[in-house]
Amino acid sequence: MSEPTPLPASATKAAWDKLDALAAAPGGRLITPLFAADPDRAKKFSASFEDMFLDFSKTSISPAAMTGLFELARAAKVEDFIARLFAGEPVNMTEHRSAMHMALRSLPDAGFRAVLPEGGFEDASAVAAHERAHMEKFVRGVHDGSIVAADGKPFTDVLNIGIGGSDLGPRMVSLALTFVHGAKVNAHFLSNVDGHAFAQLSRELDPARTLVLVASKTFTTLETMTNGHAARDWLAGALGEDAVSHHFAALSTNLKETGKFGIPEDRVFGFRDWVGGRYSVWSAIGLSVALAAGWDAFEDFLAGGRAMDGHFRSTPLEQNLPVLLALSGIWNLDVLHAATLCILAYDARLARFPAYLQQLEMESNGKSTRLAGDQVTHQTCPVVFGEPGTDAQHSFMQLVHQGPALVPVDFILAAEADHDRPEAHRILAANVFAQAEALLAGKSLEEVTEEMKKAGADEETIARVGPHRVFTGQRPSTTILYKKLDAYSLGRLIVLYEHKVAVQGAIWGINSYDQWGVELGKKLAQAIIPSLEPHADLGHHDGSTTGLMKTFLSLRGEG
Ligand SMILES: O=P(O)(O)OC[C@H]1O[C@](O)(CO)[C@@H](O)[C@@H]1O
Repeated sequence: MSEPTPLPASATKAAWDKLDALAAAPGGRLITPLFAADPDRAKKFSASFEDMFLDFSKTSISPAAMTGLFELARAAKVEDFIARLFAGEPVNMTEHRSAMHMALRSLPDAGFRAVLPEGGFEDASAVAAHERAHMEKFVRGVHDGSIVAADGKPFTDVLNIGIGGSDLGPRMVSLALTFVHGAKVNAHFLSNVDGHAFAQLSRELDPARTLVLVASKTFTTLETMTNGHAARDWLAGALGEDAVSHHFAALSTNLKETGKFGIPEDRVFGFRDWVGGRYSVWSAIGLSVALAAGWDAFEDFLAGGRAMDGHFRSTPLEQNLPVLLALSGIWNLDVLHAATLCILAYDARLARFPAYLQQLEMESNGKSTRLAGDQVTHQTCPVVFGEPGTDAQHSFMQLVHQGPALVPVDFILAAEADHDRPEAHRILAANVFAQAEALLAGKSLEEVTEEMKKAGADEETIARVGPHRVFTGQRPSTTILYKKLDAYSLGRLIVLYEHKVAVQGAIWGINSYDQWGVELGKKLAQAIIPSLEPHADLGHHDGSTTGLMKTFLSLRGEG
């Protein structure tokens, strides 16, 4: 199959130049004058899909800049990219793979197709539906007591062992959905190779009641294999070797390795290489979610993702939520040079959402080489960080309000809570609106002076302290609101960001679906491991690394 020639950087140059000129013009970075100039700005710079509402009016994107951003998207051929993505073209060009995670949440007869390694296509929707049926049978079996532990009694706990995409998605979604839908079994997650993590879990869990899922697309990841074997020893040590086949299942694309680990084939839940790790929560990797929150919740989660896929695929750029989120991000990052993105979900159930987005955004778009082989002309991904609101307000929001760096924020809030204290939810919501308003409007020295005078401060105090109390404002934020958090709306929210990342990658001309940047460190770690045995040959490294290894060994009394 012929792959289209990647666009040269020159294709978007005029559009970028226009945006730069708009931002450099007097007032081009200010937000409040845009509201003063147009009472309908909030309406014009917002969009919705079902009950999900995206407000990006609190950015310095003027009407001319918005036009310029759509010109940029069209110059980068975003619409063609969307069509190629959904057609299963090998948009992951460095690995010659489709990025067909949409098939995982499609209806069985949707007909999404994906490139096969040996050439041609397979019906990805049908493949996904087949594996889903396997998962459903297992999940329902665990819940109805037909699939039980080695002692014939039900499982009460599931331990997912995986890292990166094989951990972050299931962990984040399970936390959110077990709150909303209740926990059918208790989900636990082990990702870090740090032995303390396993030590703690093995203290908390009863092996006799625990189902262990070894989740790894490749089934070769060092951390997961190390932890998988530790869990196997722990369980076999407590219950005997025969218990292993009852208590283990694998979530993987690598049948050969799962077999070697001793997991019977009917306990292997598969997916294909057209599912990237960070896009895999919709696949067998989501088994812990389905076990914890229930099969029906998992189906609703897929339905939410599917709905956002449909919106993204068929809505003009001007009303397309992922596109609008992508373009406002591009304005902040590439035109205003705001190098970070702060994710503030005002929802304790979404505590792991920033960590999830860190992988989604930074592993997808933290790249410097364009598909055309040249180097990017712009920054390609913000540094993503975040915490739940209101906790964040009492830690890093000081910097966001008054630091010299511009830190764009995404606020996320459900209108309805899932608890019976409406007053607490109103307080939470008030904080979202107040934070965004404070970032926008700020407080001038005149206002501070007036306020301090009213409070009885003398001239000297006002002169000394006043400037410290000034907020410049003009700090951008976007706000995402929806009726309530449930499996469906969480599915939609995740896919909003998935496709935002896709659009940004297309504009930057990079491949959002590979992750070569994680390989070098993995290889070096493998090479260093034998050198950290007592009195081993340290090998050849730079002076600092050799010195650190020596000190490590000597502190352990082994060097
Ligand atoms: O599922 P696997 O193959 O164990 O990989 C885990 C994670 O490791 C990475 O390859 C990066 O280290 C991620 O892309 C992936 O999500």
